[in-house]
Amino acid sequence: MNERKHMTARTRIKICGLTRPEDIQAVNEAKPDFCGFIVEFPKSRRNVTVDQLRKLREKLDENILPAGVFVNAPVELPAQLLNEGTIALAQLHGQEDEEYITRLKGMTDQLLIKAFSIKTEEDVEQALRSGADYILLDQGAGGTGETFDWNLVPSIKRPWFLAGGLGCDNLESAIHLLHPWAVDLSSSVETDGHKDPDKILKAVQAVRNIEEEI
Ligand SMILES: O=C(O)c1ccccc1NCC(=O)[C@H](O)[C@H](O)COP(=O)(O)O
Repeated sequence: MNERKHMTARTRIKICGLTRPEDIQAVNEAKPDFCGFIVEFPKSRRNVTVDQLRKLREKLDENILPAGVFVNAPVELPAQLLNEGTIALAQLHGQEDEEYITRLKGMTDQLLIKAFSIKTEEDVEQALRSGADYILLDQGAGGTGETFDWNLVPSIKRPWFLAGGLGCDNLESAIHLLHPWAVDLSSSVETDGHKDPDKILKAVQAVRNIEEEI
């Protein structure tokens, strides 16, 4: 009998924009693969200072990898937080260029994610050329809760994060259509501007229940 073997992969999930001890408790219960903190960027309502980040991180489950999200920060800031172990990954969400990435890579062995705002095919091509370990395709400046035009996404052969307006209502179609290595959520798991433990749990469980054929 000619039996077709199906291989499946598990899509990773990151919950971004944590600010409070109760948010840490919520992710410790839901167990996403990654969580994210917006670091020293006061323009964001999700901003945390370095001191707040260090305190929050102390209570984080060791199986959840913390990412610091930076917007055009002095390169020394992500380097220090990576090297002291406060964060496991730095997510660069501003206009950091290849020179910045090369400099940061020279200062740390830890992993880098470069976020790109996707409006055109050229934006995707630029992302694919990035020297970062992971690329993250997003709608706009970050944390907007809006999707971008998924028709712009080609088949991507490197590990990448899909972000922008993802939630329980579109996670399954996004994963089956685009096959991201990881999905990244913030706005859809909030209520009244704060992270909502039930919504976080539902989103993580939704992703865990989606079997991705490879
Ligand atoms: O969340 C912010 O306020 C923010 C500010 C500046 C840079 C990045 C920011 N957020 C990043 C993320 O939350 C995620 O990587 C992603 O954009 C998901 O956002 P959402 O569309 O809200 O799910």
